[in-house]
Amino acid sequence: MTRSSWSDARSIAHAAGAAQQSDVVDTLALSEALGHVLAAPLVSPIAIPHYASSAMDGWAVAGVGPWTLLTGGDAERARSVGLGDGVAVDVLTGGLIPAGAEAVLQLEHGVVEQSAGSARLHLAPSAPSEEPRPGRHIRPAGTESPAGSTVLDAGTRLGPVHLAVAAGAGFDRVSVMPLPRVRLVLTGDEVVTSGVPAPGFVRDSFGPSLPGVIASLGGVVTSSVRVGDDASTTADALGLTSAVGAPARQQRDLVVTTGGTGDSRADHVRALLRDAGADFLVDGVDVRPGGPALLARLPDGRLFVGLPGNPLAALLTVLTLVHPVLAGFQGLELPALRPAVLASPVDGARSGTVLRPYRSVHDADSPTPHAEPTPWHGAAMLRGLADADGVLVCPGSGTAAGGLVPSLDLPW
Ligand SMILES: Nc1nc2c(c(=O)[nH]1)N[C@H]1C(S)=C(S)[C@@H](COP(=O)(O)OP(=O)(O)OC[C@H]3O[C@@H](n4cnc5c(N)ncnc54)[C@H](O)[C@@H]3O)O[C@H]1N2
Ligand code: MOO
Repeated sequence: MTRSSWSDARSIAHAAGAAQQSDVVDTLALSEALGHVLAAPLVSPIAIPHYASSAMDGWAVAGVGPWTLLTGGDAERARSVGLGDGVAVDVLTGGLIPAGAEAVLQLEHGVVEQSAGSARLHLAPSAPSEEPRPGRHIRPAGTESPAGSTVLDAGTRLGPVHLAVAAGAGFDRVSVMPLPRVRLVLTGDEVVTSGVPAPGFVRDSFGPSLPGVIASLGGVVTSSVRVGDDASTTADALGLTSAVGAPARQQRDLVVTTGGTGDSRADHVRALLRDAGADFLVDGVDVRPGGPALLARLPDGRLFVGLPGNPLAALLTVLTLVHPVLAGFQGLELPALRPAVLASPVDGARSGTVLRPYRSVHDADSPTPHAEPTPWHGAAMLRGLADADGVLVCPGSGTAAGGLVPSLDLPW
């Protein structure tokens, strides 16, 4: 096994995913599109807003006051043909500004005087003297974007506000990348799924966490199976044997296993893949935790990631290998690193890279937050990651307090 550096492992995983990027797109209703990645830029056919509207409840006015306030049929006619000088009609927030209107006088600043079947609108005594300035409380059409402008870029992962932007531009459906599909195979004789485990047994960390983690990366877990430490059932679960009806393979399929990446009599993942003729793209990573992780292409073309059994090692390996593969499948960039300043030192380790969950801390002497590495960084410990703001990517030689290191945001 020749380990890849952490950064090579990420790049290899991203390139492998990108090479199998889906060449079909789905067209989905907005109500189904949350979490999908836009396959093409969304170009608005209309200006946004698409008509000049009032920002206040009040009166649209033309010329200087006092104004003749039109009501009923006269007001309707003026709204469609336009306002003459010295005329006003009432308007609601968001309402169409009639042609000829120069400003909106808000309700609080006007007084209506009724006399002999006609109405006059005056400035209220309390109104600021400059009211109504030209253009006051009018939102012109196209102030946010002109017609024909790109309101969402290709590659945007659609969050709730993006869906509102698409709706505002008049879209009912959008073209998105199909969701990457993930098959989970969770290994281990000692893993139990309910209750307090007896000594020698452990509660499963991955069944409750990985579907949500995969969803946060834009993927969907299409199947999840548990197998004991048995080579032939593991091979069946991985679809490496003809005994199991092969599910339809797609470019964007990823198989993820947990545990069994070591060399003990209970670990079968590497040997099964080797015997099946899989192409090992990453065979171990020079990182702690997560050293035994692997990435391979199965003989049927599906990509495969083997996560180590230790829970923290496994979830950090999601960041190292699974996130880059799924980003590549969806045509997205490799997740960016950003610099963080350490609040406390991170010790060196016998590996090129040390991954360490951290929390952001604000201290009175510094304008920028510092990263406090979690004390719960054993490969089986999850409470540090559960409360983390991100993960530090430290050199294996160790880093002193105040040192600058790259960091990854958590996708979940
Ligand atoms: N002789 C060596 N032993 C180990 C080495 C090594 O280099 N030489 N590496 C260690 C490292 S680092 C890791 S990480 C683990 C990798 O182990 P495996 O991927 O083979 O995983 P398992 O042996 O199946 O399990 C390891 C550990 O994780 C627990 N586990 C497994 N599944 C779950 C689950 N679903 N939920 C919670 N915990 C789980 C399992 O009980 C073990 O405690 O190997 C080291 N050993
Ligand atoms: O690298 Mo193991 O993955 O430390 O626990």
